[in-house]
Amino acid sequence: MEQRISHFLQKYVTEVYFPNIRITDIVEVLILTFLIYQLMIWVKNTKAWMLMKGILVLAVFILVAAIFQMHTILFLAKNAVTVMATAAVVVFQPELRRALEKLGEKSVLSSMVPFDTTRDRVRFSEDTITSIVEASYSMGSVKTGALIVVEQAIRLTEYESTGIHLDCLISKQVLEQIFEHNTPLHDGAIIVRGDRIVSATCYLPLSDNMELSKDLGTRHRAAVGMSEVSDAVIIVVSEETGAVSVAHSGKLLRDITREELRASLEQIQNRKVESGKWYSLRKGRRKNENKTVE
Ligand SMILES: Nc1ncnc2c1ncn2[C@@H]1O[C@H](COP(=O)(O)OP(=O)(O)OP(=O)(O)O)[C@@H](O)[C@H]1O
Repeated sequence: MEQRISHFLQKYVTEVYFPNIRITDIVEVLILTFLIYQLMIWVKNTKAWMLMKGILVLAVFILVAAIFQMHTILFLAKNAVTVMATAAVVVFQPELRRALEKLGEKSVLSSMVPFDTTRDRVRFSEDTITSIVEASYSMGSVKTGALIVVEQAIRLTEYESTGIHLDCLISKQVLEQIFEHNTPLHDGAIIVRGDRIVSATCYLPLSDNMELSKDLGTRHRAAVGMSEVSDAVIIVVSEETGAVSVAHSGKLLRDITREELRASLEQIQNRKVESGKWYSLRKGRRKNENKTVE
């Protein structure tokens, strides 16, 4: 029996090609899997999906041209490739920029850069948290809409300049006053840096995430859009329902409780514990509640 097995192994198994796999190959496969997965999510969530469909149609067209030997079409297609690649970079400039900003945002990278002083500039006081939480729920109770952007490491100067410059210490009363209906500063968003409001009536970029609930209007889309292009935390108070939601990293936690809002602000108060905890808050909500997330 043993002889037969060893004969079998010698005859067949030795002829099978086993590549020499090193640990770096496994790491490489894992990295590529992760990158391709992220790319697929990105394609699905942006207008790149439409472009992909367009490219597929073009590819089929070119294939047909190749089968039937249509030389002029093939010549044009060959020469248009470079132009189309350049056009894609121009069309997707905002998305590519967001993707690169996200990469630079990762805590791993920033911890490797010793001169990255932005990490020390992200704290705000307990009073600021209390003021934001109290004002949000107080405005929610009387259905006053609000949009509050809490800046973190990424400077929001370009969005700040779309609004009216302010330099005002945060308090519940100030926030309520700013978002009061029919007052000059109530429209748009305010930007909070540290313990101060630096700008009001700011215009934020709208998200083009197709997975966002259709019952969300532009205020919520602006909150998600801002969280896609920066590491800021954005608080939205709905004028329609009074519900308080919070956007971060392209995700929207809808209709959160006072405690959850406080917890998410406390997480960014000290950025070192940021990402893991934020994730666990989202996971906890998914498990325990039926409220819509995203
Ligand atoms: N791009 C933007 N940047 C900043 N603020 C915006 C932007 N778009 C809309 N807003 C604010 O949202 C208000 C309109 O909200 P809209 O009713 O469309 O949104 P919503 O998500 O349904 O919110 P709500 O539940 O409060 O009605 C505007 O008056 C403006 O204050």
